[in-house]
Amino acid sequence: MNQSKEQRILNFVLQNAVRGDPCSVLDTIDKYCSQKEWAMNVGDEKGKILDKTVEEANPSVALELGTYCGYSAVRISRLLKAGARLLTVEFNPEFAAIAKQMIEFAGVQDKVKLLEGPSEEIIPQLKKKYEVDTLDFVFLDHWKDRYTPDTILLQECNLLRKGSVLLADNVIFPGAPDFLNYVRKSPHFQCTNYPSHLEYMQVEDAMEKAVFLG
Ligand SMILES: O=C(NC/C=C/[C@H]1O[C@@H](n2ccc(=O)cc2)[C@H](O)[C@@H]1O)c1cc([N+](=O)[O-])cc(O)c1O
Ligand SMILES: [Mg+2]
Repeated sequence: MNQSKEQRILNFVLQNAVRGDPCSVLDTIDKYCSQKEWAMNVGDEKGKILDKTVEEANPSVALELGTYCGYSAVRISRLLKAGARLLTVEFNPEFAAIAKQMIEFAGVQDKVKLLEGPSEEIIPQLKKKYEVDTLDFVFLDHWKDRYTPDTILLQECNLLRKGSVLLADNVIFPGAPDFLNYVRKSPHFQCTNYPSHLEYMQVEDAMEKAVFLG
């Protein structure tokens, strides 16, 4: 049975990156996906926006929706202070297995907890099953039509507090128009748009930051 693209990306990292060095894992994935096979990692240009947003939020508890191969989980967790943690949600078992190995190779496994299942099932479990009080930072990078319902669900589950930072990938391409509409119209969010480009391409894209106002 021939390998999946995600398995090829992981193998390229295992053979070319430096074990325990998150930056070398990120650079190696970016090298493979810009030169060999495109893949939907957030990439380095939008990754720098993600870095700045995470550093500014300096979260104790962060949530990521859409682990995929683990690129942004490595990117986020490498910036977390001692004792801080990232919960990342993936429901495709094949991708979850790839991401687990990627996270362990990068050496960030102590900061990352990979939760397998759909976001609409996992989010309501965060408080009781995963001992979350509130979330300081949320990175949305899963199915684009889930951004809005999951943002509503996070509020319904009382997982956001005044100042919680949401950052959404792909609000231009592939696009999340209903999410932009929802957060920009809501009196509970202060929004900022960060124009950028689709990973590894010269296509316009953007990230949207939405700070919860309580
Ligand atoms: O479609 C995109 N992303 C969807 C991501 C989906 C990921 O989220 C997981 N998930 C986890 C939990 C869930 O509940 C649902 C899905 C899925 O199993 C997948 O691993 C996308 C597409 C392009 N593009 O150029 O086409 C560029 C991007 O940056 C993208 O992010
Ligand atoms: Mg994306």
